[in-house]
Amino acid sequence: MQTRFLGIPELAQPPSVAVVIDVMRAFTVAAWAFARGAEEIVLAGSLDEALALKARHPDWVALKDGAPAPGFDIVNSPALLRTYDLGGRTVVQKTTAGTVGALAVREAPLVLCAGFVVAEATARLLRARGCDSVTFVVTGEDGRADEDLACAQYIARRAAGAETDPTGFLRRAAASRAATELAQGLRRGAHPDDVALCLELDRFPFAMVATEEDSLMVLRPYTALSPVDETLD
Ligand SMILES: O=C(O)[C@H](CS(=O)(=O)O)OP(=O)(O)O
Ligand SMILES: [Mg+2]
Repeated sequence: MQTRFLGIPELAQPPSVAVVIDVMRAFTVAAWAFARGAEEIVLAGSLDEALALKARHPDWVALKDGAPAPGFDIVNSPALLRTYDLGGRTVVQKTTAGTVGALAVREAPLVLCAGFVVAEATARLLRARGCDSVTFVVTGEDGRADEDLACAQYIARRAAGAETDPTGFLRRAAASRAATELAQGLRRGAHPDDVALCLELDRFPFAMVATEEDSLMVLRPYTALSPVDETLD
């Protein structure tokens, strides 16, 4: 399997397979949203777009990173989401890095969004699809965020079928700038448990697949038995 690890500014042509990584915190939050019952997550291109979608669909749940803001229901914190009932709801999510990275590869035929919490399910899907070329989008810090790069490198090894000790990869993520700033309380819309939740390897059994639907980028959980199977074949 050929792998590339690119920051968002380095993306040129749409890759055939893109795995967009945001460990802290967008795609850890997305996975928790599905675990709390969300049906789908619409990835918004801007705060204004998120608010416009929410205005058109008042039953949707609007989520942004950073501080809470008028019009938004929740923030980008896995720990704060843990107790939120999202049963059957559509979430519209806008963050600084993760959602931007997914939208940057929206033309790719296969787009997965991932963090450590869905690492093995993501690798399993890449193996099942027999992907020979995969582009990992390292969303944080223009490709230099070590929590995202470590997660991408770990998933790449597992996707290639290599037995891999996750310890060193998780240690790098725990020492990253994002983890440090979250732990020091320097980031808004955060909870003290966020870092630990972002480092829970394989917490969830599903991968997350983003597809374009009616000009929106929509993220859904994927397991081997998901209905989305048919659209991926
Ligand atoms: O929410 C996050 O962790 C970050 C931005 S910040 O922490 O609010 O500055 O956004 P993400 O797109 O999830 O990396
Ligand atoms: Mg991030």
